[in-house]
Amino acid sequence: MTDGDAIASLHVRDLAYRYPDGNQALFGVNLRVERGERVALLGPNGAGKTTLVMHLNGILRAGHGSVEITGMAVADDNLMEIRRRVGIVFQDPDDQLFMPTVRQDVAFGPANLGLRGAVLDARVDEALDLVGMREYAERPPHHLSFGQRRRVAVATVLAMRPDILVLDEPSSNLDPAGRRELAEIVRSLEVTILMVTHDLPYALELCPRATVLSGGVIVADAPTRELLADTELLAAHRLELPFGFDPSRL
Ligand SMILES: Nc1ncnc2c1ncn2[C@@H]1O[C@H](COP(=O)(O)OP(=O)(O)OP(=O)(O)O)[C@@H](O)[C@H]1O
Repeated sequence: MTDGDAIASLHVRDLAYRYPDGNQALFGVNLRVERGERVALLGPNGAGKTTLVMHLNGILRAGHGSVEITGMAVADDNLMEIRRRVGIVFQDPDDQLFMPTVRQDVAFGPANLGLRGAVLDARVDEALDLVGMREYAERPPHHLSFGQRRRVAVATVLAMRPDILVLDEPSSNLDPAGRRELAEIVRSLEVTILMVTHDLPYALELCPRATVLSGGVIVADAPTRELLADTELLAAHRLELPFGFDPSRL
């Protein structure tokens, strides 16, 4: 097999989508992400980022075009496997944590896949180790800090051993230490990552490649450093580096 034939983690082709109320959110999105890549998905409010993400695990179904996850097209008869392959960490960890203990929350997905006993325990420990939360396994999630809950939410998804991890605004509401800790975790993971964010420095820090979705189409796809140095592009799509950000860091 040559490189060109390698199976992409994510392959979106010509994806268009119109909400039932007639509002068209995506107008032919093309995006290919290779295994192990970390890609930032940037774009202004209302650009279609959430709509695109909701197609990756079949919450929304392509009006036109297709989505493939490691070679498998998202379709009605494989949604369980697609949802194992695509782990989405939503912005609010409380959307994902609902069991009495951290361990039970992280075990929930793999138990649904049929894992039991020592195999399940090992899977949970592995996921908690990846996010540095093993010592909190028996604690109720609602007793943890926001940053710790976000790490547990990441663990619930990693416990499924996904092919692609989608992080929706991972740095939101984190203090500087929490931000740095999560960045270290993300960098240590070997999984393919698609990171939806308005936090351009965080994208720069974690994702070598960035794409800009605007008005329902991908308008840029380049090394993050180059993309963020394009002031015209940023201005045209309402993307702003923080005040005082030192451009020589680009
Ligand atoms: N359920 C819905 N019904 C109709 N239109 C919707 C619905 N959800 C989103 N939209 C519209 O689709 C477009 C894309 O929205 P989407 O939420 O995907 O953008 P986004 O890039 O995630 O924005 P943000 O950065 O604000 O989260 C917007 O015009 C939005 O108003």
